[in-house]
Amino acid sequence: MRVAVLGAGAWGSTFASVLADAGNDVMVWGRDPAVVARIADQHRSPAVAELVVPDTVRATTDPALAMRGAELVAVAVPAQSAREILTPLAGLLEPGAVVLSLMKGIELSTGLRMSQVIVEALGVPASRVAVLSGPNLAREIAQHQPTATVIAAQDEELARRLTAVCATGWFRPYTNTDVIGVELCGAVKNVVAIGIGIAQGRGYGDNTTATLITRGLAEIARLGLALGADVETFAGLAGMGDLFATCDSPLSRNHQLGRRIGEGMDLEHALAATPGTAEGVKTARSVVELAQRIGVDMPISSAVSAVLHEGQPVDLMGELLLARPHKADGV
Ligand SMILES: NC(=O)C1=CN([C@@H]2O[C@H](COP(=O)(O)OP(=O)(O)OC[C@H]3O[C@@H](n4cnc5c(N)ncnc54)[C@H](O)[C@@H]3O)[C@@H](O)[C@H]2O)C=CC1
Ligand SMILES: O=C(CO)COP(=O)(O)O
Repeated sequence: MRVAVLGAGAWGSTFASVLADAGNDVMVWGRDPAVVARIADQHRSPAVAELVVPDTVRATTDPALAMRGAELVAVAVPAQSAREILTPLAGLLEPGAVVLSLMKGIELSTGLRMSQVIVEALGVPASRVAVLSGPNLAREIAQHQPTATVIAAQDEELARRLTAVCATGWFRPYTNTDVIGVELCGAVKNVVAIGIGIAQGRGYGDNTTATLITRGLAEIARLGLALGADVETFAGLAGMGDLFATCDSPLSRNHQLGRRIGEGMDLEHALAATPGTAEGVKTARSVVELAQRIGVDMPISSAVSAVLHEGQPVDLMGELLLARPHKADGV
């Protein structure tokens, strides 16, 4: 299949390589000519040192060239820039092309998931938009470590077709029709990963980490169920799987950033010290706004947002979480 990958960062370059290894004709679009040249000419990615980009992958700074003839367009740009990047590209989408979101975030100001932003920005019907999310740290996939993921689409047949497009000997996609649940899991786990980073940077150990992972999953499920997601999604690869992979991993940019905050760095310096996009910083705000709007309690996300954006001290995070009224275990 002819595929365009929009975004030449860590995930765009790595997923483009998976697609090429799976036998597709892949062209990456990136805005930075030096990054594009490194991918196209030297077959390496500045964002992922371990990645060897297959020779067949082409790269360009011209979005029209990347999208010409593309039956599939995979989008891997920062979530908060997606609308601005995609809107001018709407006219370049081939009739009938499918769009696959690789992004994990919720848009500030609208509270929309990335597949919804894609529908609005590219003018493509929701039935032709799919999402991919799961425990997918780019550096491990670049090393061909065995990894599974989830491809979700309203139409199960479309999800099934896309699994065939990106399956390799080390990358195994599963299908799901719960687009809402899969996207919310990917977006909110970044906020939980920051919370765990903060806790670990503050010096807390495994009990705190396990508490935040488990209660983090509970609040993701609470939000998801209120928005129409399927409860089973949260125990799957996109839910529990991605929380496990990311929240406690030194490879996660969100975890790294949280740890720096927990160690006493301010947000500006933590952002500067963390390479690439830590989506959870902005998602913390958008998810809290969304949850407040629909009346869902999200104490971990709220505490992370208060520490990041309202100047609350790191120690207040523990206090905010533990001072809540006692309640039953579960969602
Ligand atoms: N890195 C990873 O392991 C994974 C990342 N993701 C998600 O994929 C998305 C992209 O993440 P990464 O590739 O890791 O981020 P990154 O920061 O490595 O790359 C983002 C790319 O977008 C480009 N970009 C930023 N603003 C732009 C603009 N206005 N116009 C054109 N290009 C622009 C940057 O130059 C960069 O090449 C995020 O939503 C992330 O959560 C999902 C799974 C795994
Ligand atoms: O989403 C990811 C792995 O599934 C990547 O996590 P970070 O964006 O925190 O690096």
